[in-house]
Amino acid sequence: MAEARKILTLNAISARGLARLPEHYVVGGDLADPDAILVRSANMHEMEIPTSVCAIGRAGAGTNNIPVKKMSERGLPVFNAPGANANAVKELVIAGMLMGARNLVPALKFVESLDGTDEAMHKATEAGKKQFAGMELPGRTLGVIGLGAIGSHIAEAAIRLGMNVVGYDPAITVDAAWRLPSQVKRAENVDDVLRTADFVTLHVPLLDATRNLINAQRLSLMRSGAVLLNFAREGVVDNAAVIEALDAGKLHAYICDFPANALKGHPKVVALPHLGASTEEAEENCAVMVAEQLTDYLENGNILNSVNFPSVAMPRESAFRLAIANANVPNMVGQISSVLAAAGLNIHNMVNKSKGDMAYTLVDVDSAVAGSVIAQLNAIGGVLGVRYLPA
Ligand SMILES: NC(=O)C1=CN([C@@H]2O[C@H](COP(=O)(O)OP(=O)(O)OC[C@H]3O[C@@H](n4cnc5c(N)ncnc54)[C@H](O)[C@@H]3O)[C@@H](O)[C@H]2O)C=CC1
Ligand SMILES: O=C(O)CCC(=O)C(=O)O
Repeated sequence: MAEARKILTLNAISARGLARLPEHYVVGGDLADPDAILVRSANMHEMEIPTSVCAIGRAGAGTNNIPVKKMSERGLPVFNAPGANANAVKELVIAGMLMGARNLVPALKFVESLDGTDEAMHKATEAGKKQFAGMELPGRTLGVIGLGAIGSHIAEAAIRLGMNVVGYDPAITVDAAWRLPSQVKRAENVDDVLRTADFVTLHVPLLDATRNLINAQRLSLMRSGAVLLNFAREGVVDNAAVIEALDAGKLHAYICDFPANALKGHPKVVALPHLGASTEEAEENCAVMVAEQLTDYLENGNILNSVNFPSVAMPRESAFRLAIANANVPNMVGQISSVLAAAGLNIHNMVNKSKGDMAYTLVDVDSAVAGSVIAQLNAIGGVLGVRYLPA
């Protein structure tokens, strides 16, 4: 039987996803020397990641909770589940737009505050409801910043709701572009979106380039009475600047998925408890996707949907496989081949791909690989990790 790999879970991972791991794998929240880690939102930046770990699977989209750069230096892929929770987020954003447009949360708070007889309540209801009169979505403009898996789905849904949509994404993928209805207008930059939209929704990853993307200067460009929605990450928006814009009447409402003291109790803020991906379907989709990717990596060295490594897959045609993570520098394949040739190993099949600074090589050889050969491969400058995966 294949090796009993140990998978450390840092968050609750959907049981249906865990069921996609081979039966003999050991899975738990408290395991020594794990082979891999499965995580959702747990912050791994301060965590001592054991040297036994050779991969991390994020059952979700964003990987800003994982020290990806450090993992790359260790030759360790970080997987995620692109698109697997996009529908869940899309639905919550539509709900958020309706909450903002119809003032639902302040209206509910008003109702909660009513007391007295039914007759008194009815009277107060009819007298008070005018303060919560809202607007309808058809004909309004939605600005979508980040047209990836989530943003492109939202753009499509908004068009179906009769809205005009303007979107900005400097690096839209072909898949996302195919999903976009032809009616979606392309903006040249973030500022153009902000100037033209009644609702602005953010769907970018948290990166150095997107931190405080929405700040005081950008808020000043927005239409008066616009609604800002942030279901991306807290750091993409400057909360203090948002509060100022709400107090000045510039923004009508801020609907987000990230509670913070600065926002607490503000009558024009709706902060949900990071609920975007919290549906049975999304949790399951993410866990299934990432568990399958992790298993294929652990067993066969194949890589699909890694944020720091290229996608590399090779069918098994020999029982002896080497998976080598290396820096994307010249002559790696030449040096690897030389070590194998000197050891009398015949290369049956080989693939090498790169992504940014990282490269990855899968080599199937026709006979067993000795530990001394693996040590020689590991000693090549630029090689970050070597795994031997006999079938
Ligand atoms: N609230 C929640 O529970 C959830 C939040 N998220 C957050 O949403 C983010 C987006 O998720 P997906 O759409 O699945 O990711 P994705 O990777 O499919 O799309 C992100 C898009 O943002 C674009 N982008 C990057 N920098 C940009 C910039 N400066 N301006 C405009 N566009 C930019 C990229 O080109 C890409 O097309 C995640 O990184 C995560 O932080 C994701 C899922 C659930
Ligand atoms: O797992 C979660 O609930 C968080 C989802 C999320 O933020 C993401 O996928 O980026």
